[in-house]
Amino acid sequence: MKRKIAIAADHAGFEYKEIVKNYFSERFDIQDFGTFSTDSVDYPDFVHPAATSVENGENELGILICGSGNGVQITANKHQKIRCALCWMPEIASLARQHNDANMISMPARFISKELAIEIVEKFLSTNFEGGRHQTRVDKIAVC
Ligand SMILES: O=C(CO)[C@H](O)[C@H](O)COP(=O)(O)O
Repeated sequence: MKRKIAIAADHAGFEYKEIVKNYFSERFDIQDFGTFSTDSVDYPDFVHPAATSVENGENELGILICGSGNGVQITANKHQKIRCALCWMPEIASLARQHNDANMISMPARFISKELAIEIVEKFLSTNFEGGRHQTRVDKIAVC
């Protein structure tokens, strides 16, 4: 059974979304929440449904892409059960899983190469949460 992954992007991230989706779709069951072209759109329209699918367990993890990575990350982190980490290098993606138990990552398509985006996602999808002292900290993140 393939692990289920959500992916979403705005127009700035569309091309990277397609590349990431195509690269990983043999190994993972990837649900694409859009956008589906380079036409200008508003990223929350695509991020909220993707984040909801991770929150409710429909997807295990999620990948978000916009120009800077910030807008999609800020949006996703409005969801109580989402921990979305902005990743611009593979080591940050590993740490996002190991230390933060991140269940979503965001990437800045306008500032990283396509090859780097693939490497970042590879680390995100293949690294486990370490628990222990990090679990204590993650437990303290929620405010209500
Ligand atoms: O990075 C982003 C949000 O954080 C967006 O991709 C960016 O703001 C889109 O800009 P524009 O409408 O000028 O293409």
